[in-house]
Amino acid sequence: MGQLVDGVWHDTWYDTKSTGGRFQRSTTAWRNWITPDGAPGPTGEGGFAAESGRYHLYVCLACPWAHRTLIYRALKDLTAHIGISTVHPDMLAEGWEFRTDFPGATGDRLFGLPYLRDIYLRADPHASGRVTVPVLWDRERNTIVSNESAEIIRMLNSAFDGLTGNRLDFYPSDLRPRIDALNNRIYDTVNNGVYKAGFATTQKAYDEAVHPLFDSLDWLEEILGRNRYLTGDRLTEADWRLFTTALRFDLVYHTHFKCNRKWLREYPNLWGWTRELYQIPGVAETVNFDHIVRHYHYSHETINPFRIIPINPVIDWAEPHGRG
Ligand SMILES: N[C@@H](CCC(=O)N[C@@H](CS)C(=O)NCC(=O)O)C(=O)O
Repeated sequence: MGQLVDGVWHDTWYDTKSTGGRFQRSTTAWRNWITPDGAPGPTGEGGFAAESGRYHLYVCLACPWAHRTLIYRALKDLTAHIGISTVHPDMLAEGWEFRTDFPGATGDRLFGLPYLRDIYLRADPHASGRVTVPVLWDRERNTIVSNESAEIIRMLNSAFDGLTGNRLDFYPSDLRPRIDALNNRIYDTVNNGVYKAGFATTQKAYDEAVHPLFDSLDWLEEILGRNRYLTGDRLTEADWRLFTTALRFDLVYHTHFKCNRKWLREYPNLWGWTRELYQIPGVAETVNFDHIVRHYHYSHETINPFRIIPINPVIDWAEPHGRG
């Protein structure tokens, strides 16, 4: 794995030396928005109108950030309007690759390019920074609209409603302050918290991440003991953002990332809630456990140098969730 510097690929692992062993996620570079009429969104430039067949998502089926966008594409009836390409689960010296020698890895369906970085270079031959999934690509302007999953799901939540007639709203205006507050803590301590614990290279950095992570899981367990969903009786963006981390917890984060004070299945409310979301029609088709388990254990050589893929518990995701 590595990054682009002025259009040139450099194979470098995360630098934790300069940060006392702490993993720091870099900020996202491409921040435009698709809107119903192409008007500019909250950041970036305008000119990205919602149209059928114009946009394409590059995703990794293992990645929790990319997974959010796949869930929205499914639940907002966008599968016929936005195409997808899936990378190979192994992220090695060349970064994300479009190899197809793993079931479910489609290759680059638009251009047949070998690496995801080539998509970034097509948008900007001098691109610098990490080459991450998801990437939302505009086939008309031949550029990247956005590579920030938090913003891509906001676009998918409403920009195409006129086209699809699907009015499901996971970010309703009356709940926004509550959703934003939940997102802030969940992003820092859970979604990114598992990575901070897993990629830490000092005891201190690990301790700083793992305790807040489990404090947050205790807090979320308590909320889900009172409410069906995180904000109450309506399923919102806050739930979907937590879900993709929760789904991977016992298979990857518990052992591989040393987030092992408890298993997620020891939290009855969180566990039932995770299964309920998994069972919502359309969601299971966005989940590929083979990519999830393979990606983390095979790609992170510093954590798992022999690349042994663990056996893992058998989880019955279809088991009745008992939430109601
Ligand atoms: N802020 C980004 C983060 C995406 C991200 O970090 N994706 C990971 C995969 S799980 C990635 O592509 N990492 C490659 C790298 O860091 O070089 C988002 O949420 O869209």
